[in-house]
Amino acid sequence: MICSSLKGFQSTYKHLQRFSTSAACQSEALDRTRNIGIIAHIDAGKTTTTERMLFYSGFTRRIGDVDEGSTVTDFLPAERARGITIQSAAITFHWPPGEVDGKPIPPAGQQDGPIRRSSYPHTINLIDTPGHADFTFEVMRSLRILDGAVCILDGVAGVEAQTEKVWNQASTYKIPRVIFVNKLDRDGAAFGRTVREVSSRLGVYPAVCQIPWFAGGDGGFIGVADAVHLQGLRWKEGEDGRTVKMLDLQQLDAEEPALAQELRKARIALVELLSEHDEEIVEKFFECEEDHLAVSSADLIQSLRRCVLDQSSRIIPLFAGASFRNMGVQPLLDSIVDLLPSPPEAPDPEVSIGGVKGGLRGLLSGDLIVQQQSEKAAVSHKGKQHKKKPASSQSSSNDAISKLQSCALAFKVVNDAKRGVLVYVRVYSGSLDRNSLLYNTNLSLSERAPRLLKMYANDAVEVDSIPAGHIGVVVGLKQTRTGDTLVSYAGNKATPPEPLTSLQLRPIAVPPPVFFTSVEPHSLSEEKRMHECLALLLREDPSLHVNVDEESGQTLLSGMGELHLEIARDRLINDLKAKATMGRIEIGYRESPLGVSNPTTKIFDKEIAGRKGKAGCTAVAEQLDENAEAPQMDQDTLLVESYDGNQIVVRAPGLQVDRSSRGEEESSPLLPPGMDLVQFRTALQNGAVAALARGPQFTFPMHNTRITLTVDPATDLFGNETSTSALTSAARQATMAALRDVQAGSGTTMMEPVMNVIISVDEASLGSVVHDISSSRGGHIISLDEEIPLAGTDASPTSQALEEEALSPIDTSRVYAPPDPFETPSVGVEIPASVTRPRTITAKVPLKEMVGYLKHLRSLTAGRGTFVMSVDRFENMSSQRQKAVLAELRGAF
Ligand SMILES: Nc1nc2c(ncn2[C@@H]2O[C@H](COP(=O)(O)OP(=O)(O)OP(=O)(O)O)[C@@H](O)[C@H]2O)c(=O)[nH]1
Repeated sequence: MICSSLKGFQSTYKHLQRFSTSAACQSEALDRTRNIGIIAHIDAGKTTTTERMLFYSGFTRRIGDVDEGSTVTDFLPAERARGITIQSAAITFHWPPGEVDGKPIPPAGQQDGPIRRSSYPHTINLIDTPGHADFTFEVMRSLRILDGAVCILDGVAGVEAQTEKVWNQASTYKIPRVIFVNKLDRDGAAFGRTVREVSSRLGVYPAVCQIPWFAGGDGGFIGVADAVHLQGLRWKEGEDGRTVKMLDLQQLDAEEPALAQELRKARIALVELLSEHDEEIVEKFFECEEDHLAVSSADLIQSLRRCVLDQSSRIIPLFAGASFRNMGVQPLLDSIVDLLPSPPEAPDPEVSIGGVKGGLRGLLSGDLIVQQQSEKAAVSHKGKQHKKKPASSQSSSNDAISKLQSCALAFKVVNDAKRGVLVYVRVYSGSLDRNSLLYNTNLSLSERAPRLLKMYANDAVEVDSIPAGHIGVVVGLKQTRTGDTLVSYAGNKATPPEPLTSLQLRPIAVPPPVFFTSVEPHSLSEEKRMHECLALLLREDPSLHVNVDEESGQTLLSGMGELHLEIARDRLINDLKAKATMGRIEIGYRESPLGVSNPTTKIFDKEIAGRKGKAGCTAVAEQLDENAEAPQMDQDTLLVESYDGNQIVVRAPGLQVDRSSRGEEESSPLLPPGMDLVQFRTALQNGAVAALARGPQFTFPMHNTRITLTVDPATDLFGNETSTSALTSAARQATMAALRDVQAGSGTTMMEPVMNVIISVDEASLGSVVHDISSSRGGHIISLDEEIPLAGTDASPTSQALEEEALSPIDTSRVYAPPDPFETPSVGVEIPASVTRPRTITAKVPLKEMVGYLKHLRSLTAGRGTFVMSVDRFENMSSQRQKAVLAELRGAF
């Protein structure tokens, strides 16, 4: 017998392409769409499982093999070489195979009836998320566009540190999930233990829908027993897995009685678990005269679905398999369609607009009230926004929101050798149409969308529009970066009406870079091309930063981890073919003032590009007190901006700003001709930012520094001669002088990145690991066995969701898990749980001491320990430590 989902298996890749003509694409019903991602610890089998999904859906003709480097999803050469997934590729396929439009759709409202969702084709948009700790930010960026996720666990390793981290990240967006326990064919696979770990470490109730089928109870892994359908599924070893033998409970009783018995237990546990959280299944249970085995599979699937969509139940369906052996993947695909939400069923995506946060649906329905920004809230962002007018009426805000035609999130920018720069978007409302004007609310600029595509890994189909809930690609955007929000709006104004200009979909904080390296072009003529390539890299990944050191002329590239920069190097040199060399990867220290400078004034007076430029500026540099309140915006203060851990304040007393006009049009009669207030502010701010990139004593970028720039219109502005570049130069010189002044006076200190580290070890190694962290590495142990959510720098929008997750602990003794055949010795001696009990150490450790830590941890823990870390903060270094680090750095050259 063939698995029901595979009956229609005939589709070929070509066939799907033909299906995806633009008209067909647009009519794909939203309720038959799943935007999902796969999350996992590195090497748990994401790529292998994805490849099997593509094969069974008819998308590929042969099974790609990760180890051979021929997979569809990991398509960048750098990924192939490393065998890990570093770029999120969005792939669209159909499950079960077939034309989504070709089959009759069950009438509305009947989807929950007897017809199983997985019995008719659905469109699955699969986003492959990266698994390495260095790519936390990238993980968050991909996660936030998902409506559901599959979490893959390695059945041997169980729940790993990275799994917990990604799991928590998914929790911040309340993403409904199912779990797939993979690699059950491997020696040492322990399904039962993994199930228990799911409850103890992830804090959820595992709804065990399948249990593994080991031949004869303790032989090889040959299939799964399904507690929902009460049947055994057996795959033939060595085949491609398309043929599945299905055995009902009676057949299973005859063939594998012990498994059949365990399956009954699993079914009882499943019904019991669901009954604790879902009233409707209780009713069905009573209708079946309290016979757990008599509850229909359709009722169970509906109950599971309700629980998955209602996150408060904390129920996570759990499946079993070995994707490398082609086992268990089709039922997993069925579960994606059956249990994970369609876009309208997914949690309302968070937006921020006009200083208010809430859900997008609430915003569109008028439930989320957006006030126009008040004077006090006028602390600017990236120097683009500024002091706003006194609150305007609520109705103008509503009018503006009613003009919103569509909004979309650019979740990935990829440079494609054939097609140019591709911007992957997830559309959240309305429909993104070809040729529409898109306003980028992060960059405050508009771009047209000349071409739209639907992507099939390395292949694409042109479409006229991408409707809400769907994922597609915009080709031809010149500026948009990964993570930017794009909106289209009614009317033909150059910018959308406020507050739409500030609409951000699922905003995330960019963590500070903690490693850097120099990038040198091979020759002067290569420099331009190198900078173009770097600009592209930054569009792809805004967590990379590029900085040109004005004094040495060196280009510095900084990022979040060593691997992060190594991948950037690969992209730059091997993929983008920039003729450049990268230096050593080093820790990004910072410099910070220990006091306050005298006011230092500089008048810049020089020809710039053949034009006389003259401007003046006074700067004060001081230590920024994190706890002190930001300066108030007043008549003379034009800007208070936080930037990379520093704060820039721009003041211009006596500028006579005319605040009668609206927003961006603020002006002053005293400004140089042709210059508006935005240009004035931005020019000064740019000067300070450039100077802050290099500290006066140690040459590391400044941190915890407040620069106050003051321009006196009477003495610092010189009419036509004061260009924006002259203002920038004056601000830069004044800031540099102020930094030198503070160094000469109170002095400056070096700061180093300190990491929030979470280490997982077993009881036996706990002592040595704790000792090593606290004595040899200068770390502080924060807690044992208490998961402290990683700080805001973990790219999490807020730790609130994690706090919410920290609900009552799960009573693991009540969690059903089948016994593991290879777990306990046959002599019946139970290994005390305490010896193998996983322990979690949370500590703060200087990043320098964590370089190469994995190897050391492995040696301390017989290879079992794992850890994850994220930047906590920059901390002042003692002079002794400063000396030691400087000596080491100098020695390196
Ligand atoms: N024995 C066995 N090996 C597997 C299974 N699934 C994956 N593997 C192997 O595990 C290794 C990692 O698999 P991948 O699919 O690359 O894992 P991944 O999670 O995509 O890894 P990254 O892309 O690096 O995050 C490869 O060598 C696979 O062949 C399985 O079911 N059984």
